[in-house]
Amino acid sequence: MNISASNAHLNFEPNFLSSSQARQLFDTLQSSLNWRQDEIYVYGRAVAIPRLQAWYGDSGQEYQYSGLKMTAMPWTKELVDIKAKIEAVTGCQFNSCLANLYRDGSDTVGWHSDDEPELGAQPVIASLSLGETRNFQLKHKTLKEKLTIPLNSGSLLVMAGETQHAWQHCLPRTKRLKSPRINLTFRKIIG
Ligand SMILES: O=C(O)CCC(=O)C(=O)O
Ligand SMILES: [Fe+2]
Repeated sequence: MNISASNAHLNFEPNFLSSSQARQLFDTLQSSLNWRQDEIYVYGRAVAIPRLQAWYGDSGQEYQYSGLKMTAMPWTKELVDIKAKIEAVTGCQFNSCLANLYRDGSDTVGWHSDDEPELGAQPVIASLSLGETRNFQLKHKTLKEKLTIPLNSGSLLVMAGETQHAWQHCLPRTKRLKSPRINLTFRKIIG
C-alpha cells in the first residue's frame, strides 16, 4: 500500500510477516544479535543513546553515526534470510542493516533523516518492525505536513525517492508501553 505524501515515496505492508513469523524472528534476534549500548558525545560528554543497537553488513562496511564509527558485523543466517525476502519484494539490494532494540516505551529515536552521504541521494530504506507496536512520526522539513504510522509487528515500511531529503522521522517516547520492539533498517551504503 502506498502512503501519499509530498516529496516522499512511502510504501507500507502491515502484514509483510505473519504474527507468528514475526514473533519467532523477534525472539531469535533478541537473543542472538550482538546488542550494544552506544554512546554519543554531546558537548564533549558521553551520553548513552536511548536504545540498543547492532550493525550488520557485508564485510568492511563502515557507518558514521553522530560521530560514532561502527564496523559491520557479519550477517547472521536469520538476517540473510529476511534480507532476501525484503529484496525480493522491493527489487533493491541492501548491503547493511542497522538493528535497533527499544527495550520499552522509554526508548526512542529523535528527529532525524537518514541522509548520510554514504547512503546516496535517494536512498531506499526498508524498515521491518517486530514486537511492540510503536508510532513512527514523519514531518516535512518545509511544508506543514505530518504523518503518524503505527508500525505493528511484522510490518514493512519502505522509504525511497526524496523522502530522506524532504522529511524527518522519529519514534517518540510512549512511557506506558512496557514491551520491547526490534526494528531492522536495511540500507545500501554506496562507495
Ligand atoms: O525504529 C524505527 O522504526 C526507526 C529507526 C530509525 O529511524 C533509524 O534507525 O534510522
Ligand atoms: Fe531513521
